[in-house]
Order: sequence, then structure tokens, then C-alpha cells
Amino acid sequence: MNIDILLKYFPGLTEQQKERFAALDGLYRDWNAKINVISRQDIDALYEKHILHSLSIAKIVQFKPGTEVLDVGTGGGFPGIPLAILYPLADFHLVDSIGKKIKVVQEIADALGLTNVKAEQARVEQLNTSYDFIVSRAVTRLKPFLGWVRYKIHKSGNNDRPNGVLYLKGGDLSEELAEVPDRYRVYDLSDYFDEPFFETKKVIYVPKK
Ligand SMILES: C[S@@+](CC[C@H](N)C(=O)[O-])C[C@H]1O[C@@H](n2cnc3c(N)ncnc32)[C@H](O)[C@@H]1O
Repeated sequence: MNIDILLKYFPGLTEQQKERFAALDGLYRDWNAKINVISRQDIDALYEKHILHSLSIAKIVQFKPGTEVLDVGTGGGFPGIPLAILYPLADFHLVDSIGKKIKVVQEIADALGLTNVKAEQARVEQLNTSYDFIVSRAVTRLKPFLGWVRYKIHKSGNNDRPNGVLYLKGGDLSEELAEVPDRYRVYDLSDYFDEPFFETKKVIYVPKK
């Protein structure tokens, strides 16, 4: 598998970024055979459905050096690992409540030489740390999620958008969005990516109050 689909949307990748993204195919195939972190039928679509989907957050906010990012319920490292490759000067804390998933994430970060990733087995509710941005995909409904992370976002930052939550979601979100305060913005990923996979995909951005 090759990284052409990433280069189509992120043409300015450095050699080191290209090498790291290219290495993910083998790393995820090996680790997924031992510990299931990606559904088996999805592994062939790793670059589109997992890596590019994770990177879609970069179409909404470009993390400046020193930005602190928490990935809640990272599973096998999504969206945190692809974002950490794209933004080597930002710091990423990837947490999941399941230890064996965190083991895979740590092994992959180590194999890539990613020094800006800290992977930790933790429930997000137990963390006492705070961040500029909180990213996530497929963990829970927005309302309880915003409750979990409410006091974990720094007041101010130096990015082009105010600090907040960037949540990757799909499908009809009208019920879910009706439950949360209306300061969110919805970005349709079909505006950024041509592939049918992105037709129903969105980034929900909720700036800190
Ligand atoms: C469906 S998986 C998604 C994994 C990854 N974000 C992705 O999109 O591929 C949801 C993950 O959230 C984790 N999770 C659920 N509740 C959590 C919590 N309160 N704190 C930390 N992790 C949690 C689960 O262990 C699981 O690995």
C-alpha cells in the first residue's frame, strides 16, 4: 500500500513524514494480527479510512509548535498517531482505558521514533491535566464527551482558532447536536476530500466557552 492518497491532500509532507506514514502499513498489519485494533476488513483501507480521516482535523486547525493535544479513546492510535506525524512539534497525549490498545500505540510510536507522543492507559474522567485541543473519534455521544473534557482545556492558546474539542463524527448528527450548547461548528469533510468514504463524515469543533 502506498501513501499517494495522503500526498493528494497533504502535498507538502517532508521525507521523514512520508517515511513514517509509509511505515504504518507494515506496523499496523503486524500489530493487528496480534492485538485487534482495526477491523480486519478495514486494514486494506488503512490510509483512507484511518490515516486520512485522522488527518482531516488538520484541514480545520493547524497545530502550532508547542500545542498540547489530548486524544481521548485513541484505540489503536486514531486520530492521535497520524496527527503526531503531521505535527512533530506539537505534543500529543493518547489515552485509552484498555491497556493492550495502549501497548500497540506505544509500540508504534516507538517504532516510528515519535518523541512527541505519550500513550497512557487511563479513563479520561481520571485525568487531571489540561490541553489546547482535545481530539477524538468514535468514543461516545458528544454530550457526555463534553462533560468529560470540560475542565481539561486551557483558556487560551496561540493557534488560529480558540482552544476546544475537535471530534470526528459520521452520519446524521441532528439528535446528538440538539443535546449540546450551540457554540459548535460542523465541517463537512466532503468539502475537503473527494472519496465517497468522506461523504457523510464531519468534524465537530466546539470552542472552549
Ligand atoms: C470505537 S473505539 C475508537 C478508537 C479510535 N478512536 C478510532 O477511532 O479508531 C473507542 C475507544 O474508546 C475507549 N474509551 C471508551 N471510553 C473511554 C474513557 N472513558 N476513557 C478512555 N478511553 C475510553 C475504548 O476503550 C475504545 O478503545
